Amino acid sequence: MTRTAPAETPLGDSFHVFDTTLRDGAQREGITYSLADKFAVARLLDEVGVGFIEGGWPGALPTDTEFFARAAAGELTLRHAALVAFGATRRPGTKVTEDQQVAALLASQAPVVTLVAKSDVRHIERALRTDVAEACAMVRDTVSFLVERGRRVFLDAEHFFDGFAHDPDCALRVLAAAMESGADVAVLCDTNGGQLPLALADTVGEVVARTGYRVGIHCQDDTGCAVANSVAAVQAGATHVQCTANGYGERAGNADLFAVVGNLVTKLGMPVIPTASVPELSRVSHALAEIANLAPDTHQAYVGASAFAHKAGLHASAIKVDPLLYNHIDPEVVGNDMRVLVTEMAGQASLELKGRELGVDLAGQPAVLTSAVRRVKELESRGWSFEAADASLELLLRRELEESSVDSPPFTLESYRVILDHRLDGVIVSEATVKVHVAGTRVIATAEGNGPVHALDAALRQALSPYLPWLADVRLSDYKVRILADRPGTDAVTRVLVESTDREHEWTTVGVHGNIVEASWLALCDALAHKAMRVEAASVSR
Ligand SMILES: CC(=O)SCCNC(=O)CCNC(=O)[C@H](O)C(C)(C)COP(=O)(O)OP(=O)(O)OC[C@H]1O[C@@H](n2cnc3c(N)ncnc32)[C@H](O)[C@@H]1OP(=O)(O)O
Ligand SMILES: CC(=O)C(=O)O
Repeated sequence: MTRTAPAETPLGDSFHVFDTTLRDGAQREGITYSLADKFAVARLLDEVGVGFIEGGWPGALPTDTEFFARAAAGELTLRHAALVAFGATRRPGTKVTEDQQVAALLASQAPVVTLVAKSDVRHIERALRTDVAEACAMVRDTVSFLVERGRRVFLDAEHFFDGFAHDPDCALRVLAAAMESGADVAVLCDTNGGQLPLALADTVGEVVARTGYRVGIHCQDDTGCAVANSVAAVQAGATHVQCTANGYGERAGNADLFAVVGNLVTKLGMPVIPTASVPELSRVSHALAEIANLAPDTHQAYVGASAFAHKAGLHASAIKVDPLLYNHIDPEVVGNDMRVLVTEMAGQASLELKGRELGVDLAGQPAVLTSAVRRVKELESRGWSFEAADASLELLLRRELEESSVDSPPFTLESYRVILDHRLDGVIVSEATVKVHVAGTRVIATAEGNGPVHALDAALRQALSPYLPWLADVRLSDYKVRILADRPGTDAVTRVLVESTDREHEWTTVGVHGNIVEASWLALCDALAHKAMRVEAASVSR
C-alpha cells in the first residue's frame, strides 16, 4: 500500500490540501471524466503538490473502481499526494462486514479513505430513516473496520453546520463516534453551501475548542463564499482544507483549489504546497479546464487570463510607476501575467504601457500619446475595439509615430467589387474583383469564394502573391462578426475581428463599417499591413 500522508510538502502532515476534483468536481453538471482523464487530472494535481487526491467512489461508479484498480496495479505514481477513496459508512441495520460498498473501499487498496456520514439529526431521521444512536454506530463500525485494516480514515460530516445549529449534541456525537474509533480528521462540511464566513468560522473555532479534534473544512459555493469560508475556517483552526480545481463541483461548485491555495500561500504565508509548485498554478488550472472540456474562466482569481488585466486609464497611470500599486500580488508568483488593455477607458499611461508590451516606444512622446488616446477613444466610440486586436492597435500607434514601416503600405487599393450570384440551382457563388497597385504595377484579379469575404481574400491573394512572396505563409485562422445595433444616436455597424497566422505567429486585427464586406476588408488590410511591417523589421535587423 502507498503512503498515507503527503510527501515533500513544507508543512508535511500538519496541514492538508485535500483535492476532490475527481469526486466532488465530477459531480458538476457537464463534467464526465474518462479513465484516461482521471489519470491525467491526478498527475497534474500531484504536480502542484496537493497532499491528498480523492480519486472517486470505488464500488459506486465502475470508472472509479477501475481507476483505483489500475492505480494499485502501478499505473499511477504520485510524488507528493496520497490517494484517497471516498465512500459511505455501512447502511443502517446491516453488518459492516457484509456491506458491499465498504468492501469495495477496502478492495480499492487506497491507503486513505474518506467516509461520508450524516451529522444533522433531520437527515439521520428523514433520509437515513434511523436514529442518532444507529447513525453513530454506523460511523463507529465503519471507521474501526477500516482502521483495523491499516487505512487512514477522514470523516466527512455531511450537513455539519446546519446540523450543529439545529442540534449541536447530535452533530458532535457523530464526530466523536468517528474520532474515538480512530479517524484522523473530522471534516466539517457545508453541504448545502449556505454558510457565510463569520458564522462558519465561529462554529469551526467552537468545535476545535470543545473537542480538541483535528478539524477539516469542505465548503460548497452556493452563497459564492466557498473560498472565503474555507480560508476563514483555516484561520479559525482547521488544518485540512478540501477543494476542487477551478471550483468544479455539485450545483454552484466547490471551493476553488487555486484561490484557496493562492490565499493561504500569499496572504497567510502558509507554504501549503511546495514552493516550486506555486508558479505552476495558472498552467495547471488551464490544463485541468481543458481535460474537463470547459473553457478556462478568464476572470478566475489568481489564475484567470484577466486576473491581472487592467482596462482603466487611472490604473495604468499608477502601474507605470509601480505595478504593485494596482495588483494584489506579483502575477508571476502564481505563473500569471499582467496585461494592459486599451479601450475607450485608456489614458496616456495605458497606451505607453501597451506600447511597451508591443515593442513600440512611446516614452517621452506626450504629443503622440495625446493624439493616439484621442484617436483610440474616437474609434472605440464608433464601434472599434482594440482590446482583442493588438495588431491593429500596434499599427495605429506606429502610424501616429509616422514610422516608415507603416507609412508605405505593401499595396494600395484602387477599387474592389463583390458580386453575389444566387443561381437557379440554389447554389450561391461570390465573385470578387480587386484593382490594386503593388510594386509600381497596376494589377487586376478576379476570384470566386464561398462567401463575399472569402472571394475578396482570394482575389487579393491572386493579385499580390507574385509580388509579396511572404503571403504564401499567411492565412486567415478565425473570423468573428458582431453587429453593433444598440448604440444610441448612431446607425448599426458591423465589427469584424480577423485572426491571422503565418505558422509562427498569430495576430488579430479589427475593422468596423456599416457594410460587413467593407468592415472585413479593413480588418484584412490591417492583417496584411501588420505582416508586411514584421517582414520589413526582420529585413532591417538582418
Ligand atoms: C454530499 C455528497 O456529495 S456525498 C457524495 C454523493 N455522491 C454520489 O451520490 C455519487 C455516487 N452515488 C451512487 O452511485 C449511488 O447513489 C450509490 C451507489 C452510492 C447508492 O445507490 P443506491 O443503492 O441505488 O441508493 P440511492 O442512491 O437511491 O440512495 C442512497 C442510499 O444511501 C443511503 N445513504 C445516504 N447517505 C448515507 C451515509 N452517509 N451512510 C450510509 N448510507 C447512506 C440513503 O439513505 C439511501 O438508502 P436507501 O437506498 O435505503 O434509501
Ligand atoms: C462530502 C460532501 O461532498 C459534502 O458534504 O458536500
